[in-house]
Amino acid sequence: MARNKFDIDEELEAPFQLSHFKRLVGYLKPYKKLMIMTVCLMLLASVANLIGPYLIKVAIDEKIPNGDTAGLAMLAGIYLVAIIITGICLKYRIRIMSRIGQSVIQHIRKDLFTKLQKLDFSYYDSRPHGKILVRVVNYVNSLSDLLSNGVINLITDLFSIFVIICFMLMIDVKLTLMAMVGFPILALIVFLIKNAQRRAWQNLSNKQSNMNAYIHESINGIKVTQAFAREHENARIFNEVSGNYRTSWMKAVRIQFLLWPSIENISVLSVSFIYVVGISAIGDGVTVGSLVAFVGYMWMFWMPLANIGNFYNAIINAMAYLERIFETIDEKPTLTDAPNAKTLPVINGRVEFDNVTFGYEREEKTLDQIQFVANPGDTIALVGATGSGKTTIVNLISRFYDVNSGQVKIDDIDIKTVTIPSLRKQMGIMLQDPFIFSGTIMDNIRYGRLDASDEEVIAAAKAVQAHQFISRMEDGYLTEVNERGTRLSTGQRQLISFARVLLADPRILILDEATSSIDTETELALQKGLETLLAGRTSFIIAHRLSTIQKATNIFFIDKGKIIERGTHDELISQRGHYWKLHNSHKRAVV
Ligand SMILES: Nc1ncnc2c1ncn2[C@@H]1O[C@H](COP(=O)(O)OP(=O)(O)OP(=O)(O)O)[C@@H](O)[C@H]1O
Repeated sequence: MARNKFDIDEELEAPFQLSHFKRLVGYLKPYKKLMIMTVCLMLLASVANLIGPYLIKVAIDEKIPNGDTAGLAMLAGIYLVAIIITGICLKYRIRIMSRIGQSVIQHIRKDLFTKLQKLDFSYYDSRPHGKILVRVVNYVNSLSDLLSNGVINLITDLFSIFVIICFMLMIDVKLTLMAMVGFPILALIVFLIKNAQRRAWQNLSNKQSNMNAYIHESINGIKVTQAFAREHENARIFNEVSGNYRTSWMKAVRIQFLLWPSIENISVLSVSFIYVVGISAIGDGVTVGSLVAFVGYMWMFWMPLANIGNFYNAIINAMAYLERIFETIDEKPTLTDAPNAKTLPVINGRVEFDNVTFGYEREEKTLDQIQFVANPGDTIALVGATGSGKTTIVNLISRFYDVNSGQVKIDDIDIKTVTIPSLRKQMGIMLQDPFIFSGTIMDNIRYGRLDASDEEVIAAAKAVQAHQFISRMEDGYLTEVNERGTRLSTGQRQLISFARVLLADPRILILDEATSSIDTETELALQKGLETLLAGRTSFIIAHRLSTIQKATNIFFIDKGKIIERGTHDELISQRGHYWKLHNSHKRAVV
């Protein structure tokens, strides 16, 4: 599994993928009618806007020489109406397109978030979470402009160019052909900078992602940073990471701004050229009015072309982000239901590991030929040195990872043959640092079973001895806690998660006990709460408390991914082996 961190750029796909753009346009499909309406508005606006120079030509060549003031006033009136129409059309276009753009962004975000909820642990293990966050927030945001304006502008700009050329042809065919000399030069410039531009934007998206990953990591680790007074060092690293972002931004923008001056210069040169040619041809079929109108159209001709150039920039920019967004949406979870997976029926809770071998990296053996059976209602305590493989065993029971070889069976059914939700719904999993979500304590307990009534929530809290401390809080069960439950003690967070699991009423319970020392009162409450929780369930406890271990049906002593001792507390004590040593050291620590 390739791992990424904040100072490592993610790999990029090499070629420019038109399919990504088509897929983005696919998101616009539900808004086809609104888009057509906007295009019509824009077409109307561009015709109204383009009529101006033609009216000037008529005024200079016909109305002014003839002293036709009524005619001039009429032309001015038409011009005014054209300007008003343009204004109204633009107003509605902005409104409609912003709505469409934001709806599409919401849709893409939903797709991303839905996928992220399904991806398995190995996906999250292999990259910094900040790099995932940046895709959902920043990358999707950066599509906003392209979606709200880009596509519609492209259509209307192409239309404007077409209408402008028609007007120019109506005025003078020869001048029109001459006016186009700058066009191939522009096409050549666009072609030459295309690749450099794409690479620059991809590089920028990487640096943005790295910066986000570092910020995310730093906020998560802020307590450790401050405890070790590492603020200066972190600021130095951040400076470096954000400096890289700035450098790549400057490079991307430098390349992007090659296009604008090129368009400006080519347009100025073309207009000068037409002035020279046009003035020498006055009287020879070219009138002053038609030359003024023609040059007016020439300025207008380069404007939509510059817009198309900008649109092209925006697409190249968005491509770098689309690559990442679609890559995430298309990410295949490594853990999926088998094609013919069945729903796991209501279980009794027999758990069997049949010769299970597993490694986080395929070639490693984190667990080596693990073999055991836990009968319904058994409490299995897992003990052993840190890193020996205890958490890994319990992760396999819930199928957070797939075994390399062997089978994990529940009630004699291989868990690979059943659907993942039907398996996990029958398990209660409590981590060492139980996660508390932002919201009330009531919400947090109800996370175990969303349809539980308030009374059921309170009953669960009472059963695990959590009621006392909750009722002492300012708003009782309605007290708001923040994300991660930072205003609660470790013991209180454990009690809340006991209640959460009890409410879910799983047949199999997986529990990573907290090691932190807690006061005797909370310890007693936890002990009682735990007893209520364990009653009648098959439980796997990564145990640190002597009291929990002693009451277990079976204790597995894990060492380097193998079960090297197993038995009840008394049996293992009498063996005078590893467990006996561990028990003695625990006792000494407690005394
Ligand atoms: N997500 C992971 N990716 C790669 N290796 C991992 C991952 N999680 C754990 N490991 C490795 O697998 C081995 C077993 O880890 P495990 O978490 O099961 O140990 P443990 O016995 O539960 O330790 P502790 O008591 O410290 O929690 C360790 O060497 C650890 O470094």
